[in-house]
Amino acid sequence: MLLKFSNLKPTYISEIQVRDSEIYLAPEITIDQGKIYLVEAYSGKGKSSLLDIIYGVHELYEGTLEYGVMEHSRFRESEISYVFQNLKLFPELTALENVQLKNELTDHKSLSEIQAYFKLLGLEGKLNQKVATLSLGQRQRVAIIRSLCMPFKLLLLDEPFSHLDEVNIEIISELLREEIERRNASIILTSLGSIKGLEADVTYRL
Ligand SMILES: Nc1ncnc2c1ncn2[C@@H]1O[C@H](COP(=O)(O)OP(=O)(O)OP(=O)(O)O)[C@@H](O)[C@H]1O
Repeated sequence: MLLKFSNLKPTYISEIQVRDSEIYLAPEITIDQGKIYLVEAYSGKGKSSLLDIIYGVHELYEGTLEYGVMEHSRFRESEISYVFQNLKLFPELTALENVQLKNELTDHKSLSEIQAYFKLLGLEGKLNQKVATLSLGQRQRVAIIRSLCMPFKLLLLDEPFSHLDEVNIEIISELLREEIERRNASIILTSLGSIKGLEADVTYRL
């Protein structure tokens, strides 16, 4: 078990708003290793809030969270990688520099491994281009590559495919599957609806 939560809900969302949720206020949800979890919900239902709570960036929630055998702050710092909905890339840096900033902290991937990710995701000509001049779908792919260039046991992806086509989604989905199998990790991914091209192990309506 990587993560378990019980009776979880952001304090600023009412019980009535989550009465049909399969996650919020559920007696127990367990996140196991080696699986892809898809969390579907309409806009404003609390997807980003859920990932933020799990990541530990805000305390405005009720219920309990248990992080496997590891204490929360250490787990978050060393074991959670997070692709935020707004990506949090540095626009004035190149795509490669954005990835390397994170990668250099952990010395996780070699330059040739990073180049291979760019090639696989159709970005081989974009390594040295400033992020400010990339399309949104290209930025999403850079942020996904960056998230893979650090060690993790849990990868949080907040609407990561909102500007990607089915072919790219299939390629990334296969890559994510390989990554979690190799790392014995898990993924929690949010979306406004079902995603063509992605194979999730478990799907929840938020
Ligand atoms: N810190 C906060 N304080 C008060 N209300 C908040 C806070 N953060 C989010 N909310 C509210 O909680 C609700 C859920 O927000 P959240 O960003 O989690 O939704 P979401 O499902 O990710 O939405 P979207 O799909 O549009 O990105 C919204 O009504 C939002 O205004």
